Amino acid sequence: MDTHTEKLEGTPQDRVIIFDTTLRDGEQALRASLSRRAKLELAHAIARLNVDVMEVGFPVSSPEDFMSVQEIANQVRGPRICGLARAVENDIIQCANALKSAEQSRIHTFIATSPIHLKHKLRMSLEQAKTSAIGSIKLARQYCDDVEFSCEDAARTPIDDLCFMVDAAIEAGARTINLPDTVGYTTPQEYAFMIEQLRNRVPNINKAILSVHCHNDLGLAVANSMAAIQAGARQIECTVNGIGERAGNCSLEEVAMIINTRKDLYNLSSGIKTQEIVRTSHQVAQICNMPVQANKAIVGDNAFAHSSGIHQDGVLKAENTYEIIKPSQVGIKANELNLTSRSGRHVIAHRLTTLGYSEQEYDLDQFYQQFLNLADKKGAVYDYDLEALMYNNLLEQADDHYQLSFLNTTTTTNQVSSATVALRMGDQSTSEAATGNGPVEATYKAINRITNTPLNLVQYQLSAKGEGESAIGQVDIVVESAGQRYHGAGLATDIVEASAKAYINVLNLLHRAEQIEQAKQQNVKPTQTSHQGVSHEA
Ligand SMILES: CC(=O)SCCNC(=O)CCNC(=O)[C@H](O)C(C)(C)COP(=O)(O)OP(=O)(O)OC[C@H]1O[C@@H](n2cnc3c(N)ncnc32)[C@H](O)[C@@H]1OP(=O)(O)O
Ligand SMILES: CC(C)C(=O)C(=O)O
Repeated sequence: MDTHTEKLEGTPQDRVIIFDTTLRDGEQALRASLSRRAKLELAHAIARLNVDVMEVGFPVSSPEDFMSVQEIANQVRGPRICGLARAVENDIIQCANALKSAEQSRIHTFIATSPIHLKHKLRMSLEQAKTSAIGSIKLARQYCDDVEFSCEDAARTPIDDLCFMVDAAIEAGARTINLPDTVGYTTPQEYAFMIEQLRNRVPNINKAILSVHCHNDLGLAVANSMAAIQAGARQIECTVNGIGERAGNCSLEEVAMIINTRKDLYNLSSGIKTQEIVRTSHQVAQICNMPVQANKAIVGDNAFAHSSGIHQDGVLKAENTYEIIKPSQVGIKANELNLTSRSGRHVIAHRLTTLGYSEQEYDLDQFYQQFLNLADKKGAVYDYDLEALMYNNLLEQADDHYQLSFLNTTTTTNQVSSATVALRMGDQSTSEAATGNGPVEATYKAINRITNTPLNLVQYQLSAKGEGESAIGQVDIVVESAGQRYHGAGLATDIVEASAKAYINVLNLLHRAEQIEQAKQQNVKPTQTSHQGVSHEA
């Protein structure tokens, strides 16, 4: 017996063996099979997770897969390397050959035992399947001490038939007996009962480790696996991100974190380095071209994101109010607090503090209303949106002479655009309409009519802050007046509004310059006004 088998056989009752089959069951379900290079890269990543056993291919299936298993066996150290083989002589010999250079190897052979599979697929009796299984296990044992045998479709096999097969397989030399729910049909209670029955009825059952391999057709793969573990199974076959045939396999990260998080309930452990989970998940998703749904447990983009005000307030006060796992446990730096119109004041104040604003710089209730208006318009609000709101607040201080109170533009293909603008100037409000070659020109003309101060626009630049549809528009303009250049900026979700704000920003700078000039002539100190973020070029 080699040391690893001793280790597995001597595994304390509270240790669950993690058997990863991402590169076999997971890979066989991909729309495009993986290259050797890709499999090797993933094998290294999965080894870093510290799985106990790694099933990396089906060597007889193609020359490339044979070489891939061979390469992984040759190069990847840590986990035991396993290959799959039908209960067919050549499959087992090919598998043994591919695994030759592994430091620790396992041959996994299988045959179906359910009436449906025996009758329709294999076209053999249970007795014939048993004979094949015994022959294959014995042959595999000639090459490798560590042989696993699976009763394919065990969950749909009558319990008497299963006991009959398992007893024979252990007698033939299988060290691990796997009882797959091949079609994801069983339920936790049924599956646990099956394990209990085998443990009670098969005389030599203690000579093997019982293993489970669940598919997710009814979304029960993880629940079934954990129920079987509670009933005494000690190996879970699983895949990273739960990839695998049809709806996938039991997800490795979920069982690892259940074992880790619910020690109080299961009193079990695994060797998984949980901090590697998210990194490995990303690699698998990318290399397998199989993205992970955002709300997937443990590894989905949303798994550590809090989006509603009550939850955000809770986690800001104490993370465990809404988090059962620390992000760092799975390799994520921090949780995320997404800002939407479902967010509340606490998270806004917290985010503004993080961005460097002190509470004295804004009125929270007022800022929150502005935030809600923006959030209702945009859906998602980002840090740069909060900064833009702050920035606009500074630009629109009460002592700004000109303030935009209304803007309406219409644009029709092949026709001039029109704009109606209302500006507040102190206590007065004036509106004007104008047409132009585009909505921005029409807006600027309307503003000129109100202020009677036509500006010489020398530069206009529009840029997007943020990405995609939720980006916010920033307009930067340079205007010349009396030989001086003024820079104005405006930010808004609507780019015409951003353009208007940039223009008004310059008008206010000019107005301010006039005030300063007058004050100088009268030798009076002007009131202080802050124009952060706006440069005034001479
Ligand atoms: C539940 C699972 O996930 S099992 C693993 C499934 N994975 C794969 O199938 C991926 C790799 N498979 C392959 O590359 C190919 O299917 C091969 C090389 C295994 C076989 O290819 P082929 O010889 O062309 O046969 P094909 O795949 O069409 O049919 C499967 C044959 O294997 C037989 N078979 C299926 N399972 C077993 C088994 N465990 N033991 C013995 N024979 C089996 C079937 O009855 C069928 O035999 P038949 O040709 O006498 O009817
Ligand atoms: C070969 C076995 C373990 C299998 O993949 C299944 O039954 O799903």
